[in-house]
Amino acid sequence: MTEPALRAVGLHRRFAHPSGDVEVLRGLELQVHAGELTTVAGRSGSGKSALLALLGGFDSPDSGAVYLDGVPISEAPPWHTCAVLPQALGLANELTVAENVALPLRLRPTGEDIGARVRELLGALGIGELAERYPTEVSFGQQQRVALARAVSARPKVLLTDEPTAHLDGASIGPVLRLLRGCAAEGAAVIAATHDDRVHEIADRRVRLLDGVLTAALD
Ligand SMILES: Nc1ncnc2c1ncn2[C@@H]1O[C@H](COP(=O)(O)OP(=O)(O)OP(=O)(O)O)[C@@H](O)[C@H]1O
Repeated sequence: MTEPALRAVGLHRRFAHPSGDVEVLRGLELQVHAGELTTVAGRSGSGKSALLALLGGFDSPDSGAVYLDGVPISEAPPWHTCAVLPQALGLANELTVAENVALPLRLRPTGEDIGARVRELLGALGIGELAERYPTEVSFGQQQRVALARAVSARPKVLLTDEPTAHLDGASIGPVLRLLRGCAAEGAAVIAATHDDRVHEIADRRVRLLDGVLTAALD
């Protein structure tokens, strides 16, 4: 068996709070292989976002470790190979839609034409006509697609998405699902934390976060 693109071993994460500590992850294990799309279900507050923050290296576990291609991310932060679509989106409001999507490619060029890649992604997501607007000039559902285009533009090896369809209507979801599947088809390890059955339906593997560990999702 090949080394998983992403491996989490024994992850523990507790948040201290005056109103009472929250033990969110309790020895969580996860393996995701290149080319695989895994969805993470779980009730609100179960720890899906906390898990993605650890997998992306934006937070550190109290114990346990995350490995990217076998290398602990604590030793080699995965900024060049791992991309995140956070729930809060985090678009740069001073940049246009196109400039936001181009940003990862300017920071880590892939050798391909940046303008062409940006047009390809915005077109695939049905928001090509918004390229020159600023994030504050488009709807939240459109912002979500811009943030997804930005996450995938530099072809990350690992793509972590938090509720990638949360603000989309029925017509907008199809292109997003196709893009997530397309990233996996290109060899990325893709993880989507979601409440949306339409995302679970296109997954290679579905897991559920329950009581701080992952279990096989009940289909
Ligand atoms: N910085 C923090 N300090 C204290 N508690 C926190 C912190 N961050 C998250 N939590 C708590 O940890 C738990 C998990 O939160 P998390 O955002 O990961 O849940 P989630 O599964 O992503 O929820 P949702 O589906 O609503 O997005 C929640 O009980 C939350 O209140």
